[in-house]
Amino acid sequence: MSMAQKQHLPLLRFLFIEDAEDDALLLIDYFESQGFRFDWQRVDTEKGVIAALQKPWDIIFSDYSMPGFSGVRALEIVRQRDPDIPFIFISGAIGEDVAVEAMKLGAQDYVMKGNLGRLLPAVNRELQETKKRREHRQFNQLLRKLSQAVNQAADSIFITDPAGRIEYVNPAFEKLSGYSAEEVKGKTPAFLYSGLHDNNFYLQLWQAISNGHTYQATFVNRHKNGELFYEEQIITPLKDEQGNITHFVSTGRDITSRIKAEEERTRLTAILNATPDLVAIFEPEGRLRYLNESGRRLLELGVEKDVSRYTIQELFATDKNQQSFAEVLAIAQQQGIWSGETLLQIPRNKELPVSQVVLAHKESNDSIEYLSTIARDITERKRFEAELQHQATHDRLTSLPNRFLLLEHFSSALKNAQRHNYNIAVLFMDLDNFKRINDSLGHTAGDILLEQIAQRLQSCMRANDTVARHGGDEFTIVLNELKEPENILDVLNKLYNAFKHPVIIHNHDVYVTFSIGIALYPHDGDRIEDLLRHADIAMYRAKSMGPNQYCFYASDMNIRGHELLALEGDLRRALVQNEFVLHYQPQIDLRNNRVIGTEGLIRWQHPVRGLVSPADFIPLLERSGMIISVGEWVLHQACKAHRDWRAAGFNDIRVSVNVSATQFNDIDLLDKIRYALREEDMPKHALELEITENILMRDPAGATEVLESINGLGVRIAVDDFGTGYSSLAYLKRFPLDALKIDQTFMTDLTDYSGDAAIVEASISLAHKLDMEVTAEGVETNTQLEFLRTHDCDVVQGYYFCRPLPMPELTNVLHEKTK
Ligand SMILES: Nc1nc2c(ncn2[C@@H]2O[C@@H]3COP(=O)(O)O[C@H]4[C@@H](O)[C@H](n5cnc6c(=O)[nH]c(N)nc65)O[C@@H]4COP(=O)(O)O[C@H]3[C@H]2O)c(=O)[nH]1
Repeated sequence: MSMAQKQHLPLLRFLFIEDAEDDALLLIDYFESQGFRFDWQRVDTEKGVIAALQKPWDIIFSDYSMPGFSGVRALEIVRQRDPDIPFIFISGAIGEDVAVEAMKLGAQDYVMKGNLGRLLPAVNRELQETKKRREHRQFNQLLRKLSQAVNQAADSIFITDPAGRIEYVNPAFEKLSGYSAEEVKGKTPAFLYSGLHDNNFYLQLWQAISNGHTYQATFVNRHKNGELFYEEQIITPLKDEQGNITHFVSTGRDITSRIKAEEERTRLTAILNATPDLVAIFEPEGRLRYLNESGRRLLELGVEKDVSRYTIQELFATDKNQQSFAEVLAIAQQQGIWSGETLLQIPRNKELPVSQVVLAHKESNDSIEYLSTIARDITERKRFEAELQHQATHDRLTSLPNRFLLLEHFSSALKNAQRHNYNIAVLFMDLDNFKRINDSLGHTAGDILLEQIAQRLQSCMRANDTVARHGGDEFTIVLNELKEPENILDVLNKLYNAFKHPVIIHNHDVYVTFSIGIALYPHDGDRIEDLLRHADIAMYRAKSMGPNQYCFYASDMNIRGHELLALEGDLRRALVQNEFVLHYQPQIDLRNNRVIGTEGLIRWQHPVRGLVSPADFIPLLERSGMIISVGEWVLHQACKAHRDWRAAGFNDIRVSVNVSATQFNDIDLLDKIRYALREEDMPKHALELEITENILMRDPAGATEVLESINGLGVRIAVDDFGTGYSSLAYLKRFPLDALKIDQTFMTDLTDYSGDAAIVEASISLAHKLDMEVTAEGVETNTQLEFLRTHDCDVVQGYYFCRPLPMPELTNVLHEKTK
């Protein structure tokens, strides 16, 4: 072999395990002479071998026996690390048996030191064989790993020959299908068919795989026990080097539980959607996560997709009288469950009564994972309950409250009356002519009549009064919150007015009259039983007086009641029939003893009773609202009188009129004053309006506004009855007032040392400081006059000078006093 040729040979690595260095060199010479290129190392101890094996070797030559070490031990060490590296013993004569034993232990060859001619072919052979051995071993290892993997795989695997006959199935297949390897070997997988795939499905499969393509599908197969299972299967054809199909491998993943879970979910969703109840799931903090179809329908959400913008707190509320929904949630979160009745809040301000269960689903660490709720629409039930409740508490024919509800209303009215010192009136009413109507027109007509009466009665009452049917033709009315017992008269008036017109039944005009008995709380008792009994007694008394009469249980009320009612009726006619007259009382200026003004005071010239005092009818006018038109009449009358006086030469005189609370609150008051001033050509500054202190104090802010407008007109304002109310002069400062009229009650005891005197004195001085003129009312004696004069009172008015007089007589007085 030339040098150049040698250069191309691979560089080999030889390890010599040899105690005799000469022997080793001999071998090296030999290999070099044979043209090998190689690195080498010699070792002769166990340690040396172990260290040398850190490096890779192409071939190892070992002596068989060495002092202190043995070739067999060396072989053992080598094989532990590398089973394929060629190991050749080179030794002296060791005998056949030892040689065989050495081969058994894994040596590749045995060559006698004296016969090296055998060494070369052995080395060449081993260098070639080693590679193959290594590849073979690695292949076997791989195969072992693969078959292990297939055996242990979770996926079910089977392998068939090209005709589809099973050659191998793994344990996962056995488990999934229920068939053992022995049972299925040699068979086609047709035993797995579930019958749920049509022929076309298998045809497509065969076409794909027999053309060498991989086929993937979800198979529904049948277990040996008959049950179905689902597999996501991939079937792959295996080909040899020539491209011929040698096998098919099927790998399948069991997805039965996933499919079942999906089916379960679909089934559950279908059930949830089929239920008429709202079913919803919320995040722990309340955001909506799931809502079933019925929930969407009840909440009128239409096709709105994103429901997560709603929260349980927005969708549900509780009745005002119950615990709040926040409390409901807190209970559910604490105890895991809450159930009761709530209101479903439908967007757009509607609500629906529902019976609801709220569940809080907790995680193992006790925190809330989610909230769920089921709510059932109970509108119908509620309506039914309300209907039942109504039937139990109302009269079937007229729908008025029955006795039971009346008692209930009375007991709450009683509590209210006790708290606010109100009166309650119980009216027992019996139709005077019902029997006759029933007999002549029939029962149906009687029923219609009762219904109509019920409606009319209710239309007369305030919302918090109760009209009940007591049975037959008897009605009971409970009037609440009566400040004065006399206020019943207003109601009686309304009742009489309501039945002034006939009820028309079957084209007949039926005039309805009642006999009414009235009992009062607290005057006649404080138990409804007593009041009803007393009202009943009073009703019989009323009946004995003839039809259409009322009677109080308390006799004193009867006298006053009748009188007032009669007066009120007369009052309505008084204005039309010109029965009112205005008298005038002069007011004297103490600085010059001249008449500075007159106060207009109304009188009623009753055709029968004679002159009626305003104290008796002004409250009635107030209550009926008639004071507005009467007040207007007074204003015009006073201005007219002033025109006459001016014409008679009394130019510097003023005229004042009283303005009542109702007038003061009349929004048209200002217009009416303007109109009177214009119509009667009245100088503004000569008109004075007297307003009582109490009116001002009732609503000071509102009063200031009205007074400022009057003041703006240039009309004077005087505070009347000063001292009877609760105001202080300092307080009155805020109103634009021109004059103060000290009430006549302070005049009676007006000596220098009385308390009244001190009040009057202080009032005069303070009023002057506030730039107000002071008038003393009700001056009857000279002593009073002198006191007032001494204390600088500006103006006086009273019987001492003159009583209120009709216009002509007053004019005479003016003439006299100004002479
Ligand atoms: N004891 C005594 N009384 C005297 C004396 N001098 C005058 N009087 C009476 O004292 C009342 C003074 O009127 P008032 O305080 O405004 O009190 C008036 C006023 O509040 C109201 N009133 C009278 N006329 C009208 C009116 O036209 N409209 C309004 N809204 N109320 C009026 O009726 C109340 C009573 O009026 P009258 O009965 O006319 O009673 C008048 C008058 O006759 C006296 O020296 N001694």
